[in-house]
Amino acid sequence: MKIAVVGTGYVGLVTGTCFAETGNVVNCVDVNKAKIDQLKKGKCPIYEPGLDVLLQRNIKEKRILFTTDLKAAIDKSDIIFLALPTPPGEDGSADLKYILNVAEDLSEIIKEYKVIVNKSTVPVGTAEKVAEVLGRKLAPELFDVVSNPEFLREGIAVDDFLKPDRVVIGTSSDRARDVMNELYQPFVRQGNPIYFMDERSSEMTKYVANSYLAMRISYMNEVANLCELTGANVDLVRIGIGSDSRIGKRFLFPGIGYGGSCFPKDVLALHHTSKQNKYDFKLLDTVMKVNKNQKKVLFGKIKRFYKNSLKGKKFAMWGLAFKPETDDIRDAPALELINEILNAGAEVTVFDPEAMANVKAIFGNKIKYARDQYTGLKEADALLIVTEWSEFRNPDFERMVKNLKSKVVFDGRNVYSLEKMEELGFYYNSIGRKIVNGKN
Ligand SMILES: NC(=O)C1=CN([C@@H]2O[C@H](COP(=O)(O)OP(=O)(O)OC[C@H]3O[C@@H](n4cnc5c(N)ncnc54)[C@H](O)[C@@H]3O)[C@@H](O)[C@H]2O)C=CC1
Ligand SMILES: O=C(O)[C@H]1O[C@H](OP(=O)(O)OP(=O)(O)OC[C@H]2O[C@@H](n3ccc(=O)[nH]c3=O)[C@H](O)[C@@H]2O)[C@H](O)[C@@H](O)[C@@H]1O
Repeated sequence: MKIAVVGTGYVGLVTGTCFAETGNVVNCVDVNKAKIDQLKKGKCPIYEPGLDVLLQRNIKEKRILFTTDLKAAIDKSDIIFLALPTPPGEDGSADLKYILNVAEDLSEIIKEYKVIVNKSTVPVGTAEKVAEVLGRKLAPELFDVVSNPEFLREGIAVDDFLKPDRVVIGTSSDRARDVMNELYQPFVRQGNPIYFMDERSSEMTKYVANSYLAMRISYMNEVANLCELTGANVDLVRIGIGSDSRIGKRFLFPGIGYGGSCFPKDVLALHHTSKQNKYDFKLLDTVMKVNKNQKKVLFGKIKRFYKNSLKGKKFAMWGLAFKPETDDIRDAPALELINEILNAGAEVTVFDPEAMANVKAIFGNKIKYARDQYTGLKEADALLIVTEWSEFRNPDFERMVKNLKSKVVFDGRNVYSLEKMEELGFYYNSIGRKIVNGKN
């Protein structure tokens, strides 16, 4: 099939590459010329495991092409995917300007029937808005607008896309339904379902999924805080409840608040939709408050340990990305923590396997950047663990002990066992568990 993907960010690039991988010819368009130039040379502008290999293979096979020329891409395609940003506006609602502007451009370009598929996360009613914009210039038989929300996770995006738990498609057109059904067949061969529904329900499904997961994490963060006060161990509680098949094991890990480009903005946008409909969605309100609070938990622990006197202290920070296996730092808890440390007059040397360049673009020389995970430890009063990259899980403990000025670790992701930290003689303060070699 012939596909155009408008927007080559995390979602657009993965979508385009995976559709090319299943034999389609994909023309990817972006307004960012530097990104397109890079992609044309086969260079992947983001760190996403497995993506570069697929990208290069499909470039070689000429199944994926890149351009800044929207018209050229549309003319060569029957299905047009929109993978454009939907950032929060000032009032918290998803800003639809990118989507609606492109819809307007499309209304000038389209000359024969196209299926326009919205992959961005958009509020209920957006498919109708897009159709309304297109319909100002185009006859109704020239297009169908479909909602096809994306559920991939960064860091495991290729796998999530190629083997989705489910595909959700919102359309009221039989013609578009048939096209989408054919397109997705290679991705549902293991019996994972395609759910067809109306556009509004499909758009709602995406927000409800993300907000539910954010709520689950927030619930566990609250549980963790209570465990600390009561002497229970949240990791054991997590295992204890996760084996109940009604609850399930995944997305129960407490930490220092959810981040990333989606959970924060999507909870906010669904909350805004509720407000618009004069519905007081109390749970969402609480989820946002809990997350804001949780992002401060690690710094609170640090402040208490140093009795509010942080001036001149030096910290080493492991992990900057909002989660492992990505270079994405959008709404990452690390950013807030760095700001708090600097505001308190302390210094920080950071290390992350992939996200250093993105952090440098924000903080410049206000902080130090370590060559590897151990060099920053030399002068550090404490080590802070912020992202649970695999390489932090089983480090060279001997080197860690030798390098760290003080044997103090604050762990926002519970990567070490309490026994190990006890054995090594560390003061170890993690989330929802007792403090090792110190008092709760
Ligand atoms: N990042 C993720 O893991 C997921 C994101 N989503 C949703 O997908 C949408 C896109 O998200 P990301 O890919 O993360 O965004 P992104 O910011 O990484 O990528 C968006 C791309 O669109 C391009 N762009 C902006 N205006 C354009 C225009 N007029 N024509 C062509 N290209 C244009 C930008 O230059 C950028 O490359 C959002 O609605 C997001 O909520 C959904 C599932 C997962
Ligand atoms: O709409 C989106 O953009 C995507 O948002 C999330 O994916 P993503 O943000 O890439 O990453 P997650 O793995 O969901 O993690 C989000 C945040 O929650 C935190 N988290 C996750 C799981 C957990 O148990 N505990 C926890 O604190 C992570 O550290 C991270 O900060 C969803 O999981 C995807 O299904 C969705 O497509």
